[in-house]
Amino acid sequence: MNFLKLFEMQNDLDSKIEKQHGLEEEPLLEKKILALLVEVGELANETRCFKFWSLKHPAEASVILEEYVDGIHFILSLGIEIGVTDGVEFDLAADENSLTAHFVLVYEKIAQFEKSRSEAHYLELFRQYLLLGEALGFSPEEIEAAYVKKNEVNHDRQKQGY
Ligand SMILES: O=c1ccn([C@H]2C[C@H](O)[C@@H](COP(=O)(O)O)O2)c(=O)[nH]1
Repeated sequence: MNFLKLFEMQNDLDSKIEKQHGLEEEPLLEKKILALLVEVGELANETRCFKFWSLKHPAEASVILEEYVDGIHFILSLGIEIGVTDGVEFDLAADENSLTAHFVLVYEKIAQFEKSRSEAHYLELFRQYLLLGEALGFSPEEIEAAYVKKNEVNHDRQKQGY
């Protein structure tokens, strides 16, 4: 994944959103953390991985991927908030955790990052979210392409006064 390119695209989008809504001087980190927590919940809901009481099938892979890359947006955006915009590289070894365990770990990492706001915890969060993507069956190429597509949708939404 070309993280440098993704951070640049996210920075362009965030700058446009902040300008459009007159928020250039506003602290937005806490809201972005809540936005990420919400996105992870929406993603979990689409997978239905934890709904042991239901027989309904998960959403289509394309729907799950779009939800997943909403989270990538907010993670990149959080990186920009704390000054991490480059030099991100991950060595991901697939693990045996269940999908549900992956989600719980992502929530844990978000909570740790929220407390410390440190670069080290940020990178742990990003890594855990990429492991979740792998557990969902998405390749880095698929994730990058879906991110680029959704980033464009987000630009269009701003143009249309979303
Ligand atoms: O500062 C922001 C605010 C929002 N988004 C993007 C991330 C998600 O792709 C999308 C979430 O929008 P909703 O569909 O949840 O409204 O907006 C950003 O990239 N940066």
